[in-house]
Amino acid sequence: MARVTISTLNKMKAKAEKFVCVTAYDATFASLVSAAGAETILVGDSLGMVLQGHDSTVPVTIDDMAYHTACVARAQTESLLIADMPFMTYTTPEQTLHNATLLMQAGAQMIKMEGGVWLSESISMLVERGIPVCAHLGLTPQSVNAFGGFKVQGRTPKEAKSILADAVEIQDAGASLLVLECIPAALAADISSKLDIPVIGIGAGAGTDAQVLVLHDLLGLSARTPRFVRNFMQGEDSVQGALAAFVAAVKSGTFPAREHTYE
Ligand SMILES: Nc1nc(=O)c2c([nH]1)NC[C@@H]1CN(c3ccc(C(=O)N[C@@H](CCC(=O)O)C(=O)O)cc3)CN21
Ligand SMILES: CC(C)C(=O)C(=O)O
Ligand SMILES: [Mg+2]
Repeated sequence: MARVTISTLNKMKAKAEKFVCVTAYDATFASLVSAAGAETILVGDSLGMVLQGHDSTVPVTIDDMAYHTACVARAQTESLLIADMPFMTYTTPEQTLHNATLLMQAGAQMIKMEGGVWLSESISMLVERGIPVCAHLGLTPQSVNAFGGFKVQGRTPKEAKSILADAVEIQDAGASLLVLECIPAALAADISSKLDIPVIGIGAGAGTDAQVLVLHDLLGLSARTPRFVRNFMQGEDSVQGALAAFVAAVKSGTFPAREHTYE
């Protein structure tokens, strides 16, 4: 795989070729994920749950994210490296600029933030200064306490309309990518077709331009997993085999299937 850039992903969207994202939090797994052919790697704040044992992503700090981003960056892969901005580290444009800089200096090539319209000013400020942005809409896990649990979003016409409006707004503000999490497949497909920027789905059906899963989930290591997870170790005898199976399933369109999708 040649070095992946935003332009690689835009070209793949134009050709309707699915691309792949997997989370990684250290150098060893980052190398394996990239060698399996994942175009993008996400240092997700899900590390608060799968590495640190918290029951949400809320306790994760910018220092935690910078540490794991630096670990992943040392793998020097050809995948595009995206890092999550953790809870409450991007409440104003100035605070966002400061904290995004820490993750870029740790080795990220793009930062991800949860939110829509309210992020516009911060997104344009980052993008104008050279920091590419991925936005994240739908079930935004940092808002778990506001949602009252990890619940599917966008099921009412009003919610669906608001997620679409947020998506258009963050694209206009200059975001390069969008993650849609746990929304009905039809809504995710509609948003993906209306946007020019590539859309990465998780629990958002097969109609997005790409798929992402948490590493530990696809390796069958998580005790309880949501509906959208498939254990790719099944039928494989190595981590490398499972990662290759995930990449192949996304690219061929066999994952996600109906059973992994919300209506
Ligand atoms: N290991 C792990 N995997 C993830 O996908 C993940 C994390 N951690 N941490 C951050 C968030 C939290 N996520 C979650 C967690 C639980 C559900 C869940 O249980 N969903 C219900 C849907 C309930 C409904 O219908 O509203 C399900 O049964 O699938 C979904 C997303 C996704 N992210
Ligand atoms: C599940 C993905 C999209 C994420 O934000 C994370 O791993 O933190
Ligand atoms: Mg996250």
